[in-house]
Amino acid sequence: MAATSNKRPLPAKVAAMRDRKRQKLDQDAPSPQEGLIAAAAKPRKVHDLNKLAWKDVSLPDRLDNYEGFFGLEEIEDVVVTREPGSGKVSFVSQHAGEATMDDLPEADDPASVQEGDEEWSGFDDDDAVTAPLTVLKPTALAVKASKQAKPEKKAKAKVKGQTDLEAKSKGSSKPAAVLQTLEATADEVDVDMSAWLPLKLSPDTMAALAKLKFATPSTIQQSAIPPILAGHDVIGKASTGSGKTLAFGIPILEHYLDVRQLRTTDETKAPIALILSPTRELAHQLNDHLTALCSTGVFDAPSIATVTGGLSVQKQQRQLRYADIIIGTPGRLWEVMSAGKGLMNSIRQIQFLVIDEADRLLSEGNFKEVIEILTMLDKKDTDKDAANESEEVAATPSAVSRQTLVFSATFDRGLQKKLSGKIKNGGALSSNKDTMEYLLGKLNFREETPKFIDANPISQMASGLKEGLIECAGPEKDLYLYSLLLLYRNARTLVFCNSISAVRRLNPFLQNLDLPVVALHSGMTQKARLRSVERFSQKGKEGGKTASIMVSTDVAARGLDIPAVQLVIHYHLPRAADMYVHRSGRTARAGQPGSSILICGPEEVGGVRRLVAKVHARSAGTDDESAASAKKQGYYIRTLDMDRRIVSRLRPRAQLAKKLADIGSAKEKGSKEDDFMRAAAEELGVDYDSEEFEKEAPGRHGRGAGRKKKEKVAREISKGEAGSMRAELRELLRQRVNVGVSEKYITSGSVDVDELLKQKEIGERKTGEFLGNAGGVGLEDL
Ligand SMILES: Nc1ncnc2c1ncn2[C@@H]1O[C@H](COP(=O)(O)OP(=O)(O)OP(=O)(O)O)[C@@H](O)[C@H]1O
Repeated sequence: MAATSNKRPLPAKVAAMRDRKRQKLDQDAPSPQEGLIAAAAKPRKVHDLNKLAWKDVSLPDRLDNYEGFFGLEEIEDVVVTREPGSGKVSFVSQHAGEATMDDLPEADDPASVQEGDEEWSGFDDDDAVTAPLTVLKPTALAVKASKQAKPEKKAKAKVKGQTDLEAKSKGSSKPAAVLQTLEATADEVDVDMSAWLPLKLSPDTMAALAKLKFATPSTIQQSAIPPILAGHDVIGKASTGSGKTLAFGIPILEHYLDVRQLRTTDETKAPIALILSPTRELAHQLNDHLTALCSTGVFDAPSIATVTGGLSVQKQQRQLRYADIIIGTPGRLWEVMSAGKGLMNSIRQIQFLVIDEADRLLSEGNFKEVIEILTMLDKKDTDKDAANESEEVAATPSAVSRQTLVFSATFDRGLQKKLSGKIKNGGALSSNKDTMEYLLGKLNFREETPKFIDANPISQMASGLKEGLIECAGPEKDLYLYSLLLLYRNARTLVFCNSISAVRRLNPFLQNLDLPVVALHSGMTQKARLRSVERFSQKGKEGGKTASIMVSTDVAARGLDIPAVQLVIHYHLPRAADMYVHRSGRTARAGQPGSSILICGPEEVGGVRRLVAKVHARSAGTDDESAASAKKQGYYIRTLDMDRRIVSRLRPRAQLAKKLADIGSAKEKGSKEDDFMRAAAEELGVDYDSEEFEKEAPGRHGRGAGRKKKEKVAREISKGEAGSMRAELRELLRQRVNVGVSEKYITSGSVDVDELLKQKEIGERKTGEFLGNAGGVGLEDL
């Protein structure tokens, strides 16, 4: 590929400035004759700065007006020296003895330079400067280091397989480039990259992967990257945490690296890829993953714009204009695209459309916006403005040149079969499955039959995952949750609930019990959501508060890659088998071990067993025969027996903590309702008395009356009473929980319960005995 510079032509004013700068450097130069004598006497050339073969340097096009920076030029094999004492600066070629008249100053040209005679006030260092120098000035003057002067780079470690790489890497017509890139990488990493060689990736991508220490491609990466690089549409299925993001991220990067030099004008600067994500958190995480791959310093990173709700529309529109890769949630993306004039035409030119977590993205609340985005992508370029564009969505799609990549850990089996026939179903959408089929028809694949890659036909559950369930009375779920969290207090744990209100209730309950917990649900502000994820992933500011427990709705079930989550607890049962897969998939990622425990009421156990068996049977075989045999064998999730004596000793704490949490939320709710009523009364010009209103309000015996009554009682508890409850709870948290057999105790204070339970005094038990056979879910070493 021919390399072209993306440098803008210098405005006349700036070019003149540059010349003046060079003239300044040339002031006090000797006469041409003196110059000729000097050139002949010494084997080094004397240069007229303006006559040197300055080369343009590419600048990232995304800078607004280059932020006052008009361009760079560079020159090689010229060293700047400064004489000690006199401080005189010289520009000296490293090539000796080739002086020609061209190298000499012209008689009438003031812009001339003579070796050793230039004083440059810019230097204030007394030592002679013979080291390479790069000058980056707004006046477009740059002197690049000569290769000879570069300090020798000594590889401390070796990227193994680099010799092979030199020979085999894609497009490595310049083996030296491969070695150079890898040598640079070798300074920092010691990774055998040979497992990646069959994928024939570019040296830059290989070096970036080496820096991330990703020595081996995952199964989905191994099987999906080659067909994507070959230009096929791909539908990829692989278990949770198996590296799907880079399965599409690496081919996008490869494309970017191929075309980046050609992306010089606004037309060629259209984004390369659009990645749709169902949740904000996942969108930001996709950004983090791709940024990690692209910002290893091996090459100029592409610009990635993430467009999600909760952040400024204007800012996101600005980012979109310069983005090489766009990641977004459908709702906000559609909003930003429709408002930004010209954005749609630019986004239509994408080379890759990625639908991540496809079954969720295509079948839940995002439906309308996804359809609008897809229809917009298929429309022919238009100069019409945004308002007109949104009216055009019903038009016939044009043929597409982009590749469509669809990824998820779960796909409906029937759908998988039909996909090979590329169904187009425009009929009534009676279920999620129908909706998904319809949308897959809408995706307008480039090829008649997209490649379907199933990287985990044997199991959609991660291989390192252990599963179990705990049975308890419905109203005791809080107590059992607390007991589990206390037992595994060293484990990073994600607790899933089915509703926002449950998250809102459990969060203060666990906080009251001194557990390090954060909440996550879609009712929180975007800032608070990001802060929770940061605190839970321990990525917050240095020294900032971290939390090892996150209580969340299913907003965290999909795609979130939080490092080292060891335990997933289903406080509420997942509503569907797929959700069980995705929730449980937040642990045991990238080949790590992890555990998933369901807390069930007695009436839920049967349903749970069926649900889990269904997941395992479904994943056990791609063909009907193996699925049937898996069903026959059956999968029986084990029940973990907790030591109920210990659990019951934790009950008083849990009860108090719950009461305090209820009081807090009732008061908060009450004051919100009160504010609302007061405002409404004010608007109507009537007096508002909350007690009178309560008495007269109808429906006090209807639905929710019991809850309302409880809330009222909780609201009426005085500050003093709540204070003494807190004191009592504090005291309980300090106390030992006598297990009867020994004097050991459980506490949520400074004593490490796990350590205690590991000790033999507790009836000669080992870790996990607290939970009966809970040791079997793989948390023994925590
Ligand atoms: N080749 C690799 N070697 C080692 N780690 C990898 C490799 N590829 C990806 N990873 C890491 O594995 C983790 C899981 O990857 P990713 O989030 O892409 O999984 P996923 O398949 O998309 O999961 P989910 O279905 O839950 O969205 C990430 O932390 C990622 O950095």
